Amino acid sequence: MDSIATLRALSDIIANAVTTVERTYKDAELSPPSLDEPFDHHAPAEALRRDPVVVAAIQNLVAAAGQITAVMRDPALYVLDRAHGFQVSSCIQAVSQLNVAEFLREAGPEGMSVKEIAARSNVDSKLLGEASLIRAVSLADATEARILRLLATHHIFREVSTDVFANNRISSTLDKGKSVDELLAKPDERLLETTGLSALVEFLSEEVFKASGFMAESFLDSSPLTPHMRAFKTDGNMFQWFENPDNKHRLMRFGIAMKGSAAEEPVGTIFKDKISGFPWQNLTAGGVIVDVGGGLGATSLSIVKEYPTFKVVNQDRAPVIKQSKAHWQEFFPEYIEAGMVEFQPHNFLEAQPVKNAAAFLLRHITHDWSDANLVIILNHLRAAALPSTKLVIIESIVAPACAGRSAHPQVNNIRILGVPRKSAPPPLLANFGVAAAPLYYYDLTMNNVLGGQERTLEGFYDVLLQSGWKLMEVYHCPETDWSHLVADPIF
Ligand SMILES: C[S@@+](CC[C@H](N)C(=O)[O-])C[C@H]1O[C@@H](n2cnc3c(N)ncnc32)[C@H](O)[C@@H]1O
Repeated sequence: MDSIATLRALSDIIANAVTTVERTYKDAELSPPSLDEPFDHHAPAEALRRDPVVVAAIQNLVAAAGQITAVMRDPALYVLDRAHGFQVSSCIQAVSQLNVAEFLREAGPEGMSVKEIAARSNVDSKLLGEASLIRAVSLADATEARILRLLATHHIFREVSTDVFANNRISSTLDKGKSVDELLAKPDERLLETTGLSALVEFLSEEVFKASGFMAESFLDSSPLTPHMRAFKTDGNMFQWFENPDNKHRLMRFGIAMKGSAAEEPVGTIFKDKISGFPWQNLTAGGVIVDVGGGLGATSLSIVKEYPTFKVVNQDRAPVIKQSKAHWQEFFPEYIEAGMVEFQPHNFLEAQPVKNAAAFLLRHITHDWSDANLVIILNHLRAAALPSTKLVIIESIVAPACAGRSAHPQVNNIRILGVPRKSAPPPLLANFGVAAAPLYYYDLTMNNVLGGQERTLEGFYDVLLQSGWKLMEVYHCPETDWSHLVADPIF
């Protein structure tokens, strides 16, 4: 395709997507949510945005807008813009820690001056050390204005008038839902009982951001230290590092952040419908399902709620199981009393104690580990498996940016079920380009904090085969990038 034809095709994709959005909202007598208004999860206009027709139109729109920018922009400016992306991360970290979205929620659409936020938020000494208060306030609010202005320039916050900012639809998602007074009075508890999105944002823009600064260095030398080990000068992996008493706050933040990732895809969607995901109903009633590395047990909870005859064993590292058990004792004691859930401290790098599992479930576990370590984990599960045991992995599957069939000798024989994954129409990149970027970010996030990785279908097939499991089928779940990969033990 010549360059003007490419440009025209991309602009047509954008125009068609806008027409689809316009028509769908008009039919529903609604308008799409405004960027200038705070996000309202319960608004009918937001619900309509989750309609599959609108989702598909937005996916095309985002992919084409990203690609048209790449096509048209000065290439050096484009690459410098990308190289500067870390500034956006560090500003997001700062505004989350300073509770700016909450200040601005309380200020309403008129907004609040940065001078006022700085004066109320006690950031001065943190930003400026021993500087005097008067000087600190003036420098702090100057810094804060610059932070907010960079974000407003990226459509996160709105500069209402010079140095006065208000929340918009995007910045309001950083709102932890508590009053500013409460957040300032109990700073150590500010993330507790929140949706987890802020905790996730802070984890990404702090631990992951710092670790990522060491990615090239660790890739270029042959030492086995992960970027995270280099950044935080530690010998243990991130989970071991979290157990250091100095990292109590970080461990708590990570736990809440995992809840935030569940907000991206509620765990209950593993049962969203009984066709697009693994058919749990086909497992023998009364069977034991082991939630391997189950964390707080959110997935275990979904299972026992949906299938009360199954028994769930929630396994994780001892400190996590302690938290998980306390959490269930407080919020879901009825399941413990009914014997539907058991809490088992277990290191999955060692022999698996449950020998009669109907299924081993690994949700968001495999991407934490390199192939070498994952083979150890899966080998232990294989050694404990019965011929009827199913291995169910819930992860995203990385696709190449180009179109075409896999050259892997076995992968084309795997049964692909659930909601078919579309390839983008040309001239878009086959994987929808920047519209699909989060998965590729997570791939490197896993590498940088744990030495892990997201995997292609070929990658899953090979690592499973090396561990005594045969990948049989894949269910692509609706409304999410995640898939259920189902493997049988090889006997
Ligand atoms: C990304 S979280 C996923 C948690 C849960 N499966 C979910 O989907 O919400 C990874 C989990 O693996 C656990 N984990 C890490 N290393 C472990 C080990 N050696 N043995 C058992 N669990 C481990 C962590 O404590 C954490 O709960």
